[in-house]
Amino acid sequence: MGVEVVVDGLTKSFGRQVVWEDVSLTLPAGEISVLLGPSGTGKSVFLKTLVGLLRPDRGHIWIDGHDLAHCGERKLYELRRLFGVLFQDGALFGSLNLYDNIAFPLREHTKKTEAEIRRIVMAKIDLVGLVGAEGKLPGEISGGMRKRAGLARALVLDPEIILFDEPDSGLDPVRTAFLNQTIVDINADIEATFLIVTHDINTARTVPDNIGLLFRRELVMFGPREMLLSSDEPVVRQFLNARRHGPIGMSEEKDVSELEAEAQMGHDPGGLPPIPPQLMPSGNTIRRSQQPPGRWLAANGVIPPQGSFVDELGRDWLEEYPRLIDAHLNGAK
Ligand SMILES: Nc1ncnc2c1ncn2[C@@H]1O[C@H](COP(=O)(O)OP(=O)(O)OP(=O)(O)O)[C@@H](O)[C@H]1O
Repeated sequence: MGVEVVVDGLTKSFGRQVVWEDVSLTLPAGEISVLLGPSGTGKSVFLKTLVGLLRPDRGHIWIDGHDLAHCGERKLYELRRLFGVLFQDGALFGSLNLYDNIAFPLREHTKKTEAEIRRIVMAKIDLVGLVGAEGKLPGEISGGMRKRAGLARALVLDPEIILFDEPDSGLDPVRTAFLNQTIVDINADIEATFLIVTHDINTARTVPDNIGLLFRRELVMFGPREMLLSSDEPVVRQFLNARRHGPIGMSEEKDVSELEAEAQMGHDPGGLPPIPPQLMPSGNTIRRSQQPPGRWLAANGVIPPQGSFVDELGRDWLEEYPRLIDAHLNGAK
């Protein structure tokens, strides 16, 4: 069931430009984590460093007892095999149809027969909902379908860790909702460790088990979804609620005079909106790594805003979730 990734004191710079420093976090095995941050804060650089495409200046990336940040080329190659990466544009080869794109890593990295490859590729095509489109070229399909094809390709080597670089970029809200559901369903199915970089606040609020936020060259916070959605920390609160008021400005960072002016005007940052229920896998199932709604809040004595955990159908997941667990336990007897 997925592997844990422990990032410890990671720092990355390009020449004299420090992208981020002293980043420490743990991606728990099998859980879904989201990484947020204003443009240019180094989220893509973080993903590339995790997968070993970039080497950090300092710090460690512990996976299965090995430090990916400092191991030799051979070990790095082995550790990379644990990863699947969904790049922003799907990174498909334009001249290959979807089937051959998805089969590519299997043909490159394994000695499987074409019959075995066919079985795996078609299973992944089915998983991402692209059955019937396998003969199409990337240029003939929509952006959403390209992302799905990229996701199928990221899955073919059965990765333990999947990194998603803005899976929702360029997608309309409906396609984003469908893709988010696919991501949650795949996590429930393969139980790998997921890290998603996104700018989509709805995705960040509803999909993950954990959220992290990069700002001003550091990781401001990383922890359970409920912790960040109920946080008073100004940057976290501003970003997760998509507000103008707060430390982040037009040019990413407000200067001191702007912040002082805001403070003098006594702007109220506004109350917290209700915490939405977490997106559930399809078919009334529960992900193995999922926590019941309200658990972090209750354990930390935080009372959620009124209307929290109620979905668009009016179901209150504080009541619905235990019912679902009961149904599963009874079903399992
Ligand atoms: N190979 C590189 N060489 C030099 N500088 C780089 C390199 N890759 C990224 N950078 C710089 O690192 C910083 C962070 O870039 P990155 O693309 O990771 O940001 P981001 O948070 O993913 O942004 P966005 O949300 O807009 O995608 C930027 O200033 C970028 O110019």
